[in-house]
Amino acid sequence: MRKKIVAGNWKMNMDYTSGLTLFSEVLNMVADEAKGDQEVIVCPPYVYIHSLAQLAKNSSRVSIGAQNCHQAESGAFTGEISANMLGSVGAAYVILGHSERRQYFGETNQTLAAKVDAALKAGLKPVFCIGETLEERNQNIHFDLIKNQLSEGVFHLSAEEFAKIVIAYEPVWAIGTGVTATSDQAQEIHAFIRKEIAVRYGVQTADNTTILYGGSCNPKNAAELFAQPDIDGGLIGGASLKSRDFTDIVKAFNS
Ligand SMILES: O=C[C@H](O)COP(=O)(O)O
Repeated sequence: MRKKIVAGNWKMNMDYTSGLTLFSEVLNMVADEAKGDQEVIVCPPYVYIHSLAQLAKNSSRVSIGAQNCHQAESGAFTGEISANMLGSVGAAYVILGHSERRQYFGETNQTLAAKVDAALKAGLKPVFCIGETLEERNQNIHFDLIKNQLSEGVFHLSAEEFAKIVIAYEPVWAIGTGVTATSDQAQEIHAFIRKEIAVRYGVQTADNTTILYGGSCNPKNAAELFAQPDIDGGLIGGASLKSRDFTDIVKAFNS
């Protein structure tokens, strides 16, 4: 039985004080709302990870993730943060391959494969993001593109390693735009991703892989998206910055 996850990606938002307030509210609300095997992950900017992880120490439901890491273990990489460092301050997950990293920081599938390896070696679980632009969808090359992102980014992993990762499908055209993929569009791609995982690792691994949807997910559309058979939760941007909206999305599993 695969895990249901709602992950909040704060991106480069919130100052320290408002971040602590938001996170404390989320912790309290999630304690009341999350059910069964659901997990909630909050991914703040690096500099808040330690404090938030301390606050979440006794929560069985809420984990902390980072939004990126460097692929090297340590060394002369001024301004960078390694996966080991993230683990040492309490992160359990790390988002890798977000479209903003691919677009603004030139991250390629090859770099990302190295980051995935580094994260796993440090004991972090990668949330590996894939997804197409509108142009790629209009050209009808989105299935090939997604297949390629998977095969170059994560399909080099052993089955044992792959079992530790979470996939997030985020159509770039839906991120921060207010335009959500319809539940049918999202389900179609999620089913495709699961099929590709089955081809590479077998049906059982595919069935056990959590695949999240991201892109303008909000309290109004979450229940319909999460009701799809291959959508196991969400990677939430804008709506993760308001405690009520975020926990309403967590509740969407139960409605
Ligand atoms: O990581 C989160 C995604 O980029 C979705 O962002 P959004 O919910 O603001 O569209």
